[in-house]
Amino acid sequence: MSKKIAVGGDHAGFHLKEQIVKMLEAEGHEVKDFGPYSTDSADYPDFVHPLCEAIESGDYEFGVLICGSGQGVTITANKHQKIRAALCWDTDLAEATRQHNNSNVICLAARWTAPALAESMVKTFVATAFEGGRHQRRVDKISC
Ligand SMILES: O=C(CO)[C@H](O)[C@H](O)[C@H](O)COP(=O)(O)O
Repeated sequence: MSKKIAVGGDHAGFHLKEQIVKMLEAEGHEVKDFGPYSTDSADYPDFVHPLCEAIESGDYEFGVLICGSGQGVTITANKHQKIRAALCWDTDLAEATRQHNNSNVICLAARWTAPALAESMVKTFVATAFEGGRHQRRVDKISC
């Protein structure tokens, strides 16, 4: 099923982001690229905050954030009350964070992740449903 997906990051994630955008579009999803649009040095918060605000407002269901280590984008995204961003390095983790945490943003480390694995993680993330039940109770307790 087609989803509305926001993609962004920083210069270190640029090439992988380009690949992920193409893959998601080929899969039939509606994708917005929040940038950056080149490998020129950039500051990830400048792209992460607008992307997260667009998800919080309901314009996009999921986000994909990519920087060098994935750490900066994850830390920044999780400052937003309605964002549950998960740094993933394995397809099973991408599945589990959807099932258990109802994560709405997947974060990737471009400098430590093979492109094929990144594609597999993102495909799994957007295709996996939240399980609810006991996990909903825990997700409800995250906000402080
Ligand atoms: O935010 C990060 C680290 O937490 C990302 O990995 C950045 O992409 C990285 O810090 C960028 O580093 P650079 O030396 O400026 O390319």
